[in-house]
Amino acid sequence: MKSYLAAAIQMTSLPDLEKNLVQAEELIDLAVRQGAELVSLPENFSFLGKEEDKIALGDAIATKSEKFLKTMAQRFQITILGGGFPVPVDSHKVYNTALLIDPSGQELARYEKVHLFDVNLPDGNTYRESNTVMAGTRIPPVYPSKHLGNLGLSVCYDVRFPELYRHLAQMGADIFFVPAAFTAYTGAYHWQVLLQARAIENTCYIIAPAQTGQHYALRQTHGHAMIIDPWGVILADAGDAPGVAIAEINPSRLEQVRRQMPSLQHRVFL
Ligand SMILES: O=C(O)CNC(=O)[C@H](CS)NC(=O)CCC(=O)C(=O)O
Repeated sequence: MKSYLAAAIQMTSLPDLEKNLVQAEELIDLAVRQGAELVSLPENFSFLGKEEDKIALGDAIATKSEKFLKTMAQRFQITILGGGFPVPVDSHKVYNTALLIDPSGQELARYEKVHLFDVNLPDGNTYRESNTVMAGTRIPPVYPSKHLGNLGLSVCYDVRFPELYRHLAQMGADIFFVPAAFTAYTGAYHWQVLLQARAIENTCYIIAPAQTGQHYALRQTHGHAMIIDPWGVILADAGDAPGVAIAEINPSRLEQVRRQMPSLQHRVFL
């Protein structure tokens, strides 16, 4: 593993596949011009709209999202994570899928979100992700990259389930991806705290690309795409406008923190 720059992209995705891919490409270009070698896009990067539209357009979104990620990876010679897009299972349901692609356009890892956001929030908004999404049944993967470190995948609401990250840490993860479309309401209270907790308790880097702003109807997200180091320090925060959070991933910092705080070695239960 070497030192390199990683980017967590922040978008305001809309119910418009083509527009979103144009926005994503501009931000990838911006990240690459600043030197990023590992670039991540948020959950719903290619489409954020009504459930029925997501299902109706499912095949097109899945095909174009995957092709887009491979094209971007090859054009910019980067490793890229597409933080979550629908891949149809049948005519009613999709997997909320995160996909990691290398600079040659090869698929490195794929993860289908296992924890679905079925929650009635105190602000009156109701989310029923399971209406249209089938829960994944496979444990998230860790991709061992010689240059970039061991990359663990997860998506959004997963961040509330520490056992998933403990599992990734046990599999040797150095870096956790947490691509998200956190609600504006829960984000204000929980987003940063949960990310810092996952970083600190596992002494891992966090790369968390995010959705921000107003998407459609009442759907509003929190923003603050960020990169956090294994001590819990926030290295970069994209604020609340579309943009990029960029920071260095440094193997000697990782070693230093794991030496100073060897809590992973002191585990008793898991
Ligand atoms: O809604 C869509 O169109 C696409 N899906 C999402 O954005 C997903 C599932 S609803 N969002 C979350 O998991 C938010 C979790 C969250 O905000 C929390 O844990 O507090």
